Amino acid sequence: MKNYKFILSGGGTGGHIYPAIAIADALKEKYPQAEFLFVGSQDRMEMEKVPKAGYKIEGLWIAGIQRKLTWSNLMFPFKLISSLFKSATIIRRFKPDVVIGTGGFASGPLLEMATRYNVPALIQEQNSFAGITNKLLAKKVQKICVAYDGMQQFFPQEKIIKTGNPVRQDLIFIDQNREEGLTKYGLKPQKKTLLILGGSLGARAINKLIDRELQFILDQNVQVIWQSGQLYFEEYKTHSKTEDVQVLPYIDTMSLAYAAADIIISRAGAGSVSELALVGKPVIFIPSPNVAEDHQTKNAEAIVEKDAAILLKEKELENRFEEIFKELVEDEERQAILGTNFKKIALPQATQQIVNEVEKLLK
Ligand SMILES: CC(=O)N[C@H]1[C@@H](OP(=O)(O)OP(=O)(O)OC[C@H]2O[C@@H](n3ccc(=O)[nH]c3=O)[C@H](O)[C@@H]2O)O[C@H](CO)[C@@H](O)[C@@H]1O
Repeated sequence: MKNYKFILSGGGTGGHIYPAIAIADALKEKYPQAEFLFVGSQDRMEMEKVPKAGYKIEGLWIAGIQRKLTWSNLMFPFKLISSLFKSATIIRRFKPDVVIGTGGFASGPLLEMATRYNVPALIQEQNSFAGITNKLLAKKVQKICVAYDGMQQFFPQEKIIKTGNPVRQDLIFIDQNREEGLTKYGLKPQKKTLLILGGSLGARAINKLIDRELQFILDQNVQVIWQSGQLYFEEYKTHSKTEDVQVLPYIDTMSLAYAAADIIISRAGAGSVSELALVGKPVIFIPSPNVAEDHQTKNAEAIVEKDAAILLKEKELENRFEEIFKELVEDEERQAILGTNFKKIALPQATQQIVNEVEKLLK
């Protein structure tokens, strides 16, 4: 068998990085001799997370455009040209059989150049609202794997395949890891555990809420794993001195954190939602209102419609958090219903289906 070569490109936030890692892991399992190269943005978190997952990565100079006039915006045309040149060099040197883009700015120049060199390309869109990079690439790639219905409003119908979002393999079977999770985070087996997640970058509004409500939460006899995000860690880390509270900047072993949790409060980024479905535990979603087309609220609403999670909007936090949280903690039957309903929505075959589509592109 030929030793296939794959380039995976995407990043900026965890939401674009982990799907690429999940796809690479599944390809590697099937083609152990294959070579993999990741291409990301040189200053973003993929430069650290991808090598941690065991893959090589190269960084482009590309970054997003901000809505105001900044030095970085003025540099954008230069960054774009530099990234297109570097992408071309990477493709000529590495000679990939297929390139896979998972969204985020770096995947733009890389897939653009790959398609100019006639390398077959597939993109994966995590959200119900397509990102700019994927919209621009849609005409040029062969296949577009999506997680939601109705994506023909952004992409050519004939290229769309609904697969769901790829999720890292170790998050699929977490039930046997509960004890290990509790030990890892220094928690007590006899107490219920609340896991608080702010998405890959952390969420200011969720951090402020927990800071304000921490005593109320602890009074419900629960212990807390609080992922603050790297950016906010300094501000909140002193809460770890409180008994039953673990503040962490970032969680590298999500499978253990999910396994330890009884109740979860989370942002509603597409990847988080797909993972939480597999986890099947009661979740209170606090979507970010600051993302394109308010897509996190739509992600959460799709789950809430199936009676599979609770939605709490940022503007309701002040008045409704205590009531909603207390009611859920006290009602184990409701917790079980939410968890069971959520698990029914999971698409555990997503990664495998995407691999099947990649295989169709191998010459
Ligand atoms: C603010 C913002 O732009 N958010 C977007 C970003 O979210 P974000 O980057 O938060 O991405 P997701 O919610 O999709 O996924 C987060 C990923 O990071 C992992 N994780 C998170 C925290 C941690 O401590 N450790 C860890 O490993 C999670 O397990 C998950 O795999 O991309 C998503 C997917 O395109 C979008 O839907 C979100 O709207």
